[in-house]
Amino acid sequence: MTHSLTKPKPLIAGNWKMNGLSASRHELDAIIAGGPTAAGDRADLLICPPATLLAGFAAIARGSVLAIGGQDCHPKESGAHTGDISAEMLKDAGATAVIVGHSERRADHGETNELVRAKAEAALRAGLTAVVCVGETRAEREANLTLHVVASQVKESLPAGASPGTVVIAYEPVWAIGTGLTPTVDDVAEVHAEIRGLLIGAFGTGGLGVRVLYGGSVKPGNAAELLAVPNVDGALIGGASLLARDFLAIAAATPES
Ligand SMILES: O=C[C@H](O)COP(=O)(O)O
Repeated sequence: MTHSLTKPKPLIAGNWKMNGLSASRHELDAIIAGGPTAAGDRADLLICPPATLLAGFAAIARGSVLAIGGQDCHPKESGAHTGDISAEMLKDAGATAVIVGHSERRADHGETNELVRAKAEAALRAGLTAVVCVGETRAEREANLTLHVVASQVKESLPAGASPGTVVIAYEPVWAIGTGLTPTVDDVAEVHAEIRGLLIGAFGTGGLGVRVLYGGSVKPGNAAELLAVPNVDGALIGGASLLARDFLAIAAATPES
């Protein structure tokens, strides 16, 4: 995946979560076939399938416009951690990126900012791009804690040793995930501006080149509006990424930079 030192090239990323069987390959094939027309040079494309499909998908996607990523990794390189997968294993299977700190993992598996940061550092150690997820709950938004919560998550989850091209932040309001609800464009702009400020604090002007994705009920019908918000450098898409038609329609909505 490429980016400039100033405004980054948008990234349209799909998180398939716990969805997809080997028969889902036809959606992957359709994304690979339609990606160049849909995204052109305007966006990079990434699909993060379940671990069972990752190596096969990576082999199919090799040499295409589509990159393949993992949905989680363990902080350690190897060892006695039954059921876990290391960043090095993802890399070996053909991944180029990994999502860490998704709110579903924070909620379902009690993942803290400290653990998310360790996972992001493992991603960098293995040579993967770390897609670090942050976002407030509905209760936090209603208590006007959104910027405070997101700032804490960014500061505490950012991996040490990151450079602007090796980390991506995904802002995903928890209440917007899978609900059909989205924040207003003004609300998205406010949070993304806050994140951009933190990234400039961490990386200097290099912080302008870190991709900050919006995620949460992104669909073909709202993608153009969300992707046009200042400091939104792409999207992390759940449900709509399962259908090639919808994923490609979102990619096609990426504005010219
Ligand atoms: O990782 C993706 C997000 O959780 C968004 O999911 P969604 O597009 O189904 O709301």
